Amino acid sequence: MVHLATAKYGKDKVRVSRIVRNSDGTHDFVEYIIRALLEGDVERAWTHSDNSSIVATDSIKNTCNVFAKTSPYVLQPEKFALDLGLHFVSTYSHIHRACVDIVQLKWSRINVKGKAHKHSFVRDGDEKRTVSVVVDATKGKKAITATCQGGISGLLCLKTTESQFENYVFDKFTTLKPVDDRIFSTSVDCVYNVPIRSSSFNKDALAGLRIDFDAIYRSVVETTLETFATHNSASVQATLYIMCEKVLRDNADVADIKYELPNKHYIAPDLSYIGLKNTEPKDAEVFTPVDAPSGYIIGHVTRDAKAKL
Ligand SMILES: O=c1[nH]c(=O)c2[nH]c(=O)[nH]c2[nH]1
Repeated sequence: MVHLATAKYGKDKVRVSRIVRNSDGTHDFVEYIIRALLEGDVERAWTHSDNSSIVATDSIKNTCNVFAKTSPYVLQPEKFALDLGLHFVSTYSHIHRACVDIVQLKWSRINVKGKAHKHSFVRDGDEKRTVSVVVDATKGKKAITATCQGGISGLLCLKTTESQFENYVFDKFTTLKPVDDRIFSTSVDCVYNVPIRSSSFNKDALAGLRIDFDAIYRSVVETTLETFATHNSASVQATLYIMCEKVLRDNADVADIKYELPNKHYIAPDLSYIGLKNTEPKDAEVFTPVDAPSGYIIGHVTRDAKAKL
């Protein structure tokens, strides 16, 4: 006997952007890539070729567009995702869980002679703001719960000094030389949980949610960059932990945070064959950026021992 262990479906890579025209003549603009997946009493589509319970993925895509037009939360991806998820589980009696992931592309207001322009924007960074929400009605439509995870993806940073790596395990496999001054470069991925403390989540609970997700995101980006720049790093591991500590200290609404930091190596090539000294630490000025392999350092810091990401 076999059985269908997981049945989940929806639309991925729904690209949507939205202008909000403000009464003062300024415009806001957001661009999202959405994945919206549904779960519920839908198994017969898999097991019996019966599509009668299936909200077409095309309709799910249409719903994303309609909500981009109508949701009052469209400029804040966390609340927008919660609004969308809530819609799916509230509208369809047989849909018990909605998972909505959003990747926000960066459009920052252009500064013209020191002044933020009213309606012009620039892609001034490849990093993405990420959101992952689950709206869960498996315990009934009057007992909906929600989880919300924010994050940063692909924030590329590099520093040219104040990074070391010494006093690690030396054995017969070790060829790495300890360094007290090296390049440290990483591409920051992090996710943090923002608990939605409602046991009957609905439109009113969403409207009453007093969590400033924009401020949290700005704080996490700022802490990440500031710590990266100013912490005299003994290792990627140590810098990562300091980032987590500060995010949790500064943001009461964040329950836990997890960073994944590649250590993107820069190797000083030997130029002695032509009489040039290019050896670490002090004489190394020319480096070969190495695509692969990279180190990969993960750390998850929680307020309590049991939190899960
Ligand atoms: O910051 C670092 N952490 C490591 O675990 C490690 N391992 C390594 O080879 N270089 C580094 N650098």
